[in-house]
This record gives sequence, C-alpha cells and structure tokens, in this order.
Amino acid sequence: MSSGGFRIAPSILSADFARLGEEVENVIAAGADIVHFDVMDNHYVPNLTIGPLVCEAIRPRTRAPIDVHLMVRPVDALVPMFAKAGADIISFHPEASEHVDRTLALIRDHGCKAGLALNPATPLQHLDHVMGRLDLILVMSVNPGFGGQGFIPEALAKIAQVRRRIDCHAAESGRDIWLEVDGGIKAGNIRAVAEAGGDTFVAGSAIFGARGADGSYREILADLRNAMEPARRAA
Ligand SMILES: O=C(CO)[C@@H](O)[C@H](O)COP(=O)(O)O
Repeated sequence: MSSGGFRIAPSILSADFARLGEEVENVIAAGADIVHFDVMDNHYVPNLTIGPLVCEAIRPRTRAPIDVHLMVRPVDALVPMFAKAGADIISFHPEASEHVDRTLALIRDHGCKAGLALNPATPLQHLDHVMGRLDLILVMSVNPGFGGQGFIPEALAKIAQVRRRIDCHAAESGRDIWLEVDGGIKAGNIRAVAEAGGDTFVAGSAIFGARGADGSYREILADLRNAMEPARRAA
C-alpha cells in the first residue's frame, strides 16, 4: 500500500490493449498500487470489455493486486472464473445480483476480497446488513460503462457519507473497509476526493492518456500523489 494509506488503481480500460502486459508492468513500476480491471457485458452496462482470459494473461506480469470490477448481470457465474484467473478483489453492483449477501460470501469463499459498487443513483441502504462482509466499497463518480467521462460533483457528498459508515463500522468491529472512488479522477480533483474520505483512487484516462516522453507513467503518478498530499497529511 502507498504512503498515508492512499492507493492509486489505474483502470486498464484506458491502456493500450495491443500491449496490455507491458502497460501493466509500466504503470506498476511507475508507482501505482493496484491494477483496476473493468469487466463490462453489454447488458448491465452498454459496453463490452474483457474477461477472465485477459485477467489470467496479465496475472504473471505483476504482483500487485488485481481489482476486478464486475459491471455484469448476472454476477455469480463469473466469480469462480475470476478467482481462478488470479483476481485478488472482486466487486459487483447490488442491482446486478439476486442475493447480494450470497454473492459476497461466494467471493470470499473463493479467497478474494469482496466489494460492493454503488452507482451515482444507488442509495446507501444497499450497505445495510452487509458491512460485516465487505472489504471494499466502490463509489462510482460517473455512470458505469465508459472511461473518460467527467466526475459527477454530487459524488463528493456520497463519499463523505460512506466514509462515516466505514468509520462507525471500524469503531465497532475494529475492521477497516477500503473506500474506492472510480470515474473522472484527475490531478485537479483527487485532493477533494481524498478529503471527502476516499482512500483508493481509480484513474484510467488521466493516467494512460499521460504517458511521458520516456514512455513511463512516473510523472502523472507523481502528479496525482502530490495533488493529494495535503489530504494525506491532514488524515
Ligand atoms: O468503471 C469505470 C467506468 O465504468 C471506470 O473504471 C473508468 O474506466 C475510469 O476511467 P476514467 O473515468 O478515469 O477515465
């Protein structure tokens, strides 16, 4: 994990798919913490991306955790496949699962950390009764389906509400839950996201659209870390 408990998770949706293994190696070598892996099914969301075969192919290229975000319906059949393909974290959307509690248990039974993803319009009540089974809450700051969208400012209030729930849960149980924020994150807003309570930042276009002249992502990752530094010091 990065200093200050903050983690950067590049979304490989914006990487060069023709050189995906190299892109994963480069971005982790440049200082990223986690590989964020967006799975879309052209059913739950209007886009079609990558599946377990691609996860299996990149697994040997890094020791960093692979964080699979399932934007698919139904969910359960893919959980064992991604666990076998080397996923470390699997998140899904509550609207896409018949039985949220059962899906969370399935993910954990397969040895992965379990996350629940909340769209901008998804109410926080979906967290009720399952906090004890969550390792991660993923707050979407765009509507899911595409990289390169603008950050929805109302997400900041929601992040703050989720942070309060996580802190309450931690005070009662002694167990931390990561608060991941995904969509439209850039150097210009990452500090506000961190101050609202996010600790894990997914960024796709901001990172993969900023490869340096030397072919590395060091500069953009340093920019993101510097931009959130005041929030880290205050945390
Ligand atoms: O899950 C999604 C979109 O559905 C995200 O992970 C995006 O891929 C993030 O990309 P940027 O908004 O940072 O370009």
